[in-house]
Amino acid sequence: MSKNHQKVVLVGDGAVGSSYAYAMVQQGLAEEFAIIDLSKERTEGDALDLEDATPFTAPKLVYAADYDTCKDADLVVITAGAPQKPGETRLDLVDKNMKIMKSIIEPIKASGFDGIILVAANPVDILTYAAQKFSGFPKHKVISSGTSLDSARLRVALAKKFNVSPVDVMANILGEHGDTEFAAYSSATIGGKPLLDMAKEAGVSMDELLQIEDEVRHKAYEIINRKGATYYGVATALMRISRAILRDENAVLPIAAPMNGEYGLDDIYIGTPAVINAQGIDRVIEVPLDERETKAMAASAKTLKEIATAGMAKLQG
Ligand SMILES: NC(=O)C1=CN([C@@H]2O[C@H](COP(=O)(O)OP(=O)(O)OC[C@H]3O[C@@H](n4cnc5c(N)ncnc54)[C@H](O)[C@@H]3O)[C@@H](O)[C@H]2O)C=CC1
Ligand SMILES: CC(=O)C(=O)O
Repeated sequence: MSKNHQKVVLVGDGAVGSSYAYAMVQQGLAEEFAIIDLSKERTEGDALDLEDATPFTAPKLVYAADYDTCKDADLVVITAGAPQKPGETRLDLVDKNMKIMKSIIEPIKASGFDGIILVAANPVDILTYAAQKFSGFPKHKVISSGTSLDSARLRVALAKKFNVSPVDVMANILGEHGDTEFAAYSSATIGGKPLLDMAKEAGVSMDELLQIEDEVRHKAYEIINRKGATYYGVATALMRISRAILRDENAVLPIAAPMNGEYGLDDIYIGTPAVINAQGIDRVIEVPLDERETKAMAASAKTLKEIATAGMAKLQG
């Protein structure tokens, strides 16, 4: 994909989608950016607004479009779907958003699209699994934002605790992007030093680290209770993943990837670090897990599998 002209299509121009579009314009990524939504008026308005930012950033063609525009796109990013209302979990959205995903994948496929799909709509691990099944596209070309946002939240929280920059915290949330996710503390480092050693020296107990994990797990609810939705964090995570794809970076990012025996799992998308480049997921990095983390990964996978199987069966039946 190292060509001079790159094209991204956004499907879903709501709070997350429009924030992502803005982040892509700010970063000067992709020369062409097309926007699709049920509301054509909104996409037209957003395209007109976003093009006014391009003289300050980088030249870019931004426009409202229909699905046939996907045919020569490098990347399609799907943020269309219902968001959680206060009190709802991500898994509560599965039936409604799986139907929406099916209705989106069909015209994308019909356009002849041959690029990478990046899914953010929730429940994101399950919708990515469904998008791959509905499309039949190679698994490595259907990517999920997975635990990218959650891992960013963990890095922010640990940075505050240990008084360092979040940029220098290497720590991942793995598993579901949702209530069964967990922090992989046993492999986390700050400046190359194991986080658990650093915690010991600083007098930070495992209970305190588990409290941080819990706050990260619930941060979306805290934001939704205050402002109705979360969008800046995920939009920036999506921009980062898009950059890894468009610039063929081989970047190691926490996303949700299709399992092929890693962590003892198969036929499921779940949060793990992976190498991302122009081909999509180049390979999964299977992180060594301690006993607590191994159990948490198995429990998370079980939940995702049950809900995905029930959701797919309902849609087919
Ligand atoms: N993966 C992550 O880390 C995160 C995921 N999300 C998820 O992203 C999704 C979008 O959230 P928001 O932007 O806040 O919602 P929103 O309601 O602001 O926007 C959703 C957009 O999707 C569009 N849409 C719905 N059905 C469509 C269809 N069939 N075709 C085209 N467009 C369609 C709507 O018209 C609307 O513009 C939700 O599922 C939410 O839970 C939100 C935050 C973080
Ligand atoms: C809404 C959501 O999935 C999040 O902010 O994590």
